[in-house]
Amino acid sequence: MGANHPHERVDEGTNGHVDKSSPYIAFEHVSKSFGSLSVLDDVSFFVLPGETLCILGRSGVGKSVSLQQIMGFLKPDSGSILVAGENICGYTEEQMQVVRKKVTMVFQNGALFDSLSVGENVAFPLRERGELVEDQILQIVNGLLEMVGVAGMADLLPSDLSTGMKRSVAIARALSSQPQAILYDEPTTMVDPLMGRLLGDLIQKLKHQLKLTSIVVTHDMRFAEKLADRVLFLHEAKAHFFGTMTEMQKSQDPIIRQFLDLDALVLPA
Ligand SMILES: Nc1ncnc2c1ncn2[C@@H]1O[C@H](COP(=O)(O)OP(=O)(O)OP(=O)(O)O)[C@@H](O)[C@H]1O
Repeated sequence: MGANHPHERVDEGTNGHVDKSSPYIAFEHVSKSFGSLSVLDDVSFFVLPGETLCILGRSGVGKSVSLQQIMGFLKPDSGSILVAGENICGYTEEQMQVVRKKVTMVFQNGALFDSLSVGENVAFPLRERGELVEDQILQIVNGLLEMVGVAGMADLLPSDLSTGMKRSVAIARALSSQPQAILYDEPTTMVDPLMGRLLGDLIQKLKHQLKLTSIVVTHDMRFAEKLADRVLFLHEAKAHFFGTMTEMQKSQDPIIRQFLDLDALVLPA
């Protein structure tokens, strides 16, 4: 079952709107190895603007490596990667910093600054921009904390928060840089089912209210069912499946069936 290929690049118009019919992020025949370990072999997929792609697959199949290549932290050995409509292969660190203002990543551990309060963490990208006065910053920070469900926690330190709350704050901080797309690495790992649901609701809300393009790496099928417009299933270094969740659920491919059936055993309906 091969992956579809993206058609054209995303062209940003003069008014900053993106072309909704062309991919916002795309892999075209991407391969990546570490020494003799082939992690991705000729992988292609795409995400349209405003859509959510869930990347599924067993541990170690290259889900995080895919996200890291989108962010430019790792480079593919071959193939090309389109981010925000630009082919980023060959981009310098300086060029990637511009791309990372449009596409940001929320790490599993939140990657918050431990010595800064929650509010200061969220304010950090706003202060870096240097365009806003303190009152405006405070207003935006409080609005974002409310949006992600941790209102009133601005003065706490990250160590005072649960894992799920830290992730919500990391999402608020990502939003404060006004990205067009967010990449989430395993957002429901190590949080309880209720927090997992809240994070899912939040990602959904950001998609609908802010029209954000998202890629969500997850093991959690329930989570993917709720969020995914499209699914990429990685298996043995290949894009084993790329299509809609409904198509995946109907698939009779034995490897996909095994993945779905095992998940159903672990998480009974
Ligand atoms: N910088 C690196 N150097 C060497 N090997 C790496 C590097 N990053 C990842 N790998 C290897 O690439 C493989 C894929 O890793 P990746 O983190 O993408 O897996 P994953 O699908 O996200 O799995 P998990 O759900 O367990 O995080 C693993 O075998 C990992 O050890």
